[in-house]
Amino acid sequence: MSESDTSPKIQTTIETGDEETREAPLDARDTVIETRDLNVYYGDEQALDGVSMQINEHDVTALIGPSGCGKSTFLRCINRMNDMIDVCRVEGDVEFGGKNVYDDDVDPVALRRKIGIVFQKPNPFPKSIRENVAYGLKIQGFDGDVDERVEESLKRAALWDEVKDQLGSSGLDLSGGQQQRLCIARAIAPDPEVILMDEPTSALDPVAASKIEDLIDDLAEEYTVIIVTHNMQQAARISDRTAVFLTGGRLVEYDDTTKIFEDPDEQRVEDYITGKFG
Ligand SMILES: Nc1ncnc2c1ncn2[C@@H]1O[C@H](COP(=O)(O)OP(=O)(O)OP(=O)(O)O)[C@@H](O)[C@H]1O
Repeated sequence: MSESDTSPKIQTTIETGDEETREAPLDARDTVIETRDLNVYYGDEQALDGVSMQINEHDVTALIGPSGCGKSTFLRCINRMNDMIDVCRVEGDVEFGGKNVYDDDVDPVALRRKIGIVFQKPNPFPKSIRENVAYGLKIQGFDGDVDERVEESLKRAALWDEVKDQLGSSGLDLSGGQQQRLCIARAIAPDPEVILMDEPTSALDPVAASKIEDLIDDLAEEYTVIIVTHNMQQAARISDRTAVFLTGGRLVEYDDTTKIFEDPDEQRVEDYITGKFG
């Protein structure tokens, strides 16, 4: 959760018998993404079923749920990565800044600069560190100082100090954790508003994973972060809000992370979180 969070809060005293006090966020943050009755099909198979959800600016939002419940599908709808899957059909609205990203006049490539994505397995291009970060800038015809933007992006991705003397070396020569931070720098370079992350730490060792978690916390000061994770502790540690998807592609509960992990409304969610299934 962002330490620089200055959004208004309501101090809510919850009568728990032991005079516990907790903070409940006021829903005063702007909604940056809103889905309405989102249904997604792969051929005849339905992967998302009527998902309506609002995602707040500068929140870290975690998407959790058992394998195959549609988390990645949901993530990929947000920046239209599903367009690349022939059999995939999307119905319903995905609004980004109030505009449906599926409108005919939306350019998916431009959309993906505003909504970047980082995948499970680090996937740098077989190019230099510098070129990996500068890649998206070239495509967008960026006319500013590329070296300055590369440095800034690597700094934001907490990689600069480790690579500043080897910007010409191949991105593939970096360690797994460094490669993932390079991919984050690449996503940051075109100055996005939202960063999608699909299990970004699951292929990394615990130390590298922990660095990425710290980084996500910092990134939320500048960006809105939506992360799919199978790691419940990770969701609890790093997210402000958590969405729980269960089988059938349904969003079952979506709330402040503390509420989801400490006092979910749905028994099914409690069972999932406590490891009774999934
Ligand atoms: N490219 C595809 N073609 C056909 N079916 C797909 C495709 N991608 C996903 N599906 C199906 O859609 C459903 C949801 O998959 P999705 O990957 O979104 O779930 P998930 O919750 O992210 O799973 P996991 O946690 O295992 O990554 C599954 O039944 C899956 O088999």
